Amino acid sequence: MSENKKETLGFQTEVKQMLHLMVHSLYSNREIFLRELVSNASDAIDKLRFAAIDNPSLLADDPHPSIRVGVDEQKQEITVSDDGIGMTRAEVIEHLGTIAKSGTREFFARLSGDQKKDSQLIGQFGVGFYSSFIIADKVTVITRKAGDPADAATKWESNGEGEFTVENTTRDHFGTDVILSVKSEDRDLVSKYRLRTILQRYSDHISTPILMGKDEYKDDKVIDTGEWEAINTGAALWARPKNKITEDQYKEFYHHVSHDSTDPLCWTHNKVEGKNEYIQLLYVPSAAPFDLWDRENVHGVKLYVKRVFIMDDTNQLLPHYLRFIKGVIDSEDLPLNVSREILQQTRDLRIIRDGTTKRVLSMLEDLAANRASDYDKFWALFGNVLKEGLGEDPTNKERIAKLLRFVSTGSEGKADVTLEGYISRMKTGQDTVYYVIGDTPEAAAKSPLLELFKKKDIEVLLLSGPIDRWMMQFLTEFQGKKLVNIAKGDLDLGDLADKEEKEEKEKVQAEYKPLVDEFKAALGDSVEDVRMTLRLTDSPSCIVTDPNGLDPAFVRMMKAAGQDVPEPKPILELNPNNPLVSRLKEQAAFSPEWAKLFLEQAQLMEGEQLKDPAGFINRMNTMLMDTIGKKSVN
Ligand SMILES: Nc1ncnc2c1ncn2[C@@H]1O[C@H](COP(=O)(O)OP(=O)(O)OP(=O)(O)O)[C@@H](O)[C@H]1O
Repeated sequence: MSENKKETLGFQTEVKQMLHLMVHSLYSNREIFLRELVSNASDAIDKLRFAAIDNPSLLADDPHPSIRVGVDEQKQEITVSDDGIGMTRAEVIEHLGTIAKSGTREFFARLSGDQKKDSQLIGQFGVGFYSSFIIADKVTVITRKAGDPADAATKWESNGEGEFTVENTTRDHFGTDVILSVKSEDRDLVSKYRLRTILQRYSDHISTPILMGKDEYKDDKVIDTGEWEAINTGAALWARPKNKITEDQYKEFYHHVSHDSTDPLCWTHNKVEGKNEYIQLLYVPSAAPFDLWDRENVHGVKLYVKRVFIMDDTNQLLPHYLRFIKGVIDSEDLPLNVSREILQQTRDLRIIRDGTTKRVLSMLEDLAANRASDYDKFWALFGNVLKEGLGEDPTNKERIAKLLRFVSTGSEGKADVTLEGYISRMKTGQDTVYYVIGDTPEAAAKSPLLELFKKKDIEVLLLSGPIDRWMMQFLTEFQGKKLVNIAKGDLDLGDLADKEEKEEKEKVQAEYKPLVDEFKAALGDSVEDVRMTLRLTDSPSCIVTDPNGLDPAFVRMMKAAGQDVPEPKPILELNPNNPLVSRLKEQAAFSPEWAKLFLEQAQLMEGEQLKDPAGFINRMNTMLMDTIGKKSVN
């Protein structure tokens, strides 16, 4: 098809659904269309400024690009124009006919039917432009890509009902006009006064001037002077002095950079001076973004150099474990005219990255120290991401460890225990932080390994899941205290074990040696060792692992992921105070089947899958039969 012809094309199915949603569920939020269009216009100007670094002629015609919001009361139209990068015909079709972002599926999966919640999803999923159809029954876009000739502009038009048209047109300057033909029921919005109020509320932080037609009052009449006047400050918000920025402006700016319409949990705004000068304005969101676990494409911290937008790639500006942070970094020293690839390797960028990491950690420390309930919210949303830092960022490990929150045997299920708090509560003679890891929080809380600790009233941290397992490989010490997994190795309570206990342990080992030998012979290769333990008070047996070996749950995880890892053998420990165990010793009624049952029980308690579940059931049933008596059954 010739590029000049008018084409009628259908919207992608998701766009149709989106448009339907916009119009029907977001009506109560109809003012958002203006914020979205101005935000797109501002992004387009940022992109033009960036392109002009390599090709200054792009800004030669108009060195001070602006955004203009016009109102035509007669035609009932609102127009948002910008002198930005513009779009080619192909780009118009791609950007305004489909939803290119991978988040679309999640968007639809997350729709709740609750208007307020659903409207918050809009900006987050990059569907801003389509919000025009909330108030417009026809939208026309006239756009010319920077660098293209005047007659290579494109006109896009749609009534938002399934199809759109594209055709060739002309436009004097580079940039884009979005013209909304406003629905009859929304005509109250076709008013300079209304639009000005909305823009002042939502868009004052935009660093490009937003212009509107200037009115004058003459003889009690409003006269359009035909001139434009700026209605926003027009200076980048982050470059303004802190005391000139209101809380609401900080929040609005957050909505702009993050595309999240909920308010941030906290923020930090600083000018770093010295050899490297830069400004940081960084926010912690109060809602988790849908792509929190996508480690590759992380957006939300934008890099500017002397107010010129360079890139939106959080991975370059912060370590992965802080990928939830949103905001802006604006450097005075980074070179403007180098490619992004070279920029990523400069030492100055690494210095900024290190400084920004430290600043974020300070912000979190401050939140934890002064706003505990907000820190709890933060922890629930991003705690598992922050834990990655223990492995990823050895320099800041101690600071990250202080920010961790745990559930413990003393915290009644609440994740509010800090390592410092634990250490301050340690018993006299205790020099170790004890923890247990279960596959689930319930398994951890019910682990038989906790029995002795409960009896002695020693606090144990309760960890669970693969992230905790991974994290604890790196967190072996904190403030000079060792962190010990109570499922690893022979339990040595050090000074916490009294003399009698030590003697008792030796006595038990000797007394039970024949039984232990029988267990060893019965279990053969399936265990590393069998021994007696005093760590249990109720359960007959438990399994622990070699302190130097791989964690069994970790091995299970690796296997599930298709890795061939040798399975570590468990160490079976028996409790002499359990009547089953003590009777076995006394009655010499030992059978190898008993040994297998003890091992299987302990494995089940750990949440492990049995290798031979049918064998386990047979053993149980045979023993039940023996108890009931075969004769009576027959
Ligand atoms: N005024 C404009 N100038 C140039 N390109 C634009 C303009 N408005 C929209 N676009 C293009 O259309 C795309 C889609 O815009 P839309 O508002 O739907 O989502 P988005 O802005 O990409 O999403 P997000 O707001 O999450 O970044 C933009 O990414 C941009 O490429």
